[in-house]
Amino acid sequence: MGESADPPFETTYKNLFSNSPDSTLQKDSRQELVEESELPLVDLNQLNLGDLQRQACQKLIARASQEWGFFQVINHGISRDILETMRAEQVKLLKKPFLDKTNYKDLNFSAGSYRWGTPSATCLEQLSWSEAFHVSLSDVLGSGGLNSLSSTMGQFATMVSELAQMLADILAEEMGNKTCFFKETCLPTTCYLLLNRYPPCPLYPQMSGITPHTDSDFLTILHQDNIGGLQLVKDGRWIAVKPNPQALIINIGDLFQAWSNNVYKSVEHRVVANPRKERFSTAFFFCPSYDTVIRWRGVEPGFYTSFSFGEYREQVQQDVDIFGYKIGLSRFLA
Ligand SMILES: O=C(O)CCC(=O)C(=O)O
Ligand SMILES: [Fe+2]
Repeated sequence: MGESADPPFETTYKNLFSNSPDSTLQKDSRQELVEESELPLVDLNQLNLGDLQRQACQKLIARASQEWGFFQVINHGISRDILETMRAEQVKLLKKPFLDKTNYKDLNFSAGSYRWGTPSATCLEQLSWSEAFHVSLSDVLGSGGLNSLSSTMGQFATMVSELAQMLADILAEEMGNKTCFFKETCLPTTCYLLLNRYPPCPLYPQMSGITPHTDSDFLTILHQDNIGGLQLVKDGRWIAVKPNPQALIINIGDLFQAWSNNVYKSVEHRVVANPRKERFSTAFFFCPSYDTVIRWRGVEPGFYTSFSFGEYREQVQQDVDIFGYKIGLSRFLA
């Protein structure tokens, strides 16, 4: 028993479970049938085939980022080998007994990199039935590959950050803004990697694996397994993302929405816990240094005041501590 990998959700949050009338979670919109849909699919090989194909591909990326805030890419240049090695290392880490994870010190991860559940939750709707290592890539890349986990994370993150850089440049160019901004502000060492595990949740069929949120970065690159459970809001309704084992999922974060003055959308998404199967996903957050100022530079009035990434992170954390949830970009409306 003590050797279980799963965090003690039910004992730790027993007050939430006993205070919650059975009906609370049932009323949630997830009770409505959530339709499964495929994300817009972008074949990045098109970028190498000549001007016309390249332009069409760039337009597809920009349109999906405006209309969905999400798309998936194939022929993305991240080898199957590195994706599989990263996944194997992540599974090995997250399958360790719970207590080993809370005391994990093999790497020079900062304190608090292992997180599970939702410490601030005051009701079941705010509880995320998942655990993760949240790793600053400056810790990983600075350590010079202490062991196979950290060297794999370093390789994975270096490749994925190149992809993120390329996509960010394309999105900027499609707004008529060819820029070095992302090259100068988003370095591999300012980005983050999140290694997620979603244990099965057999007793509460409506439980969130991750509660609805937007990402606090420029863009996120997600590698998920084939279990499914990721959902996003499209035209005011939740839709479920159909897993595609060849593809990586890209989503726009809050910083890109502000930087583009609402052209690209940071869309709410969540993960629904699976009653029987555990799920793994790896998320790469493309972030600038904390002192980077996010500001709309166009001629039209901006929707948001300018703010630094550091200020944004602090505001998000403060709101989570006080209200139990993130308020996000609307905190910085002009
Ligand atoms: O696991 C997933 O599919 C999504 C994870 C996510 O949204 C996040 O880590 O921000
Ligand atoms: Fe997310």
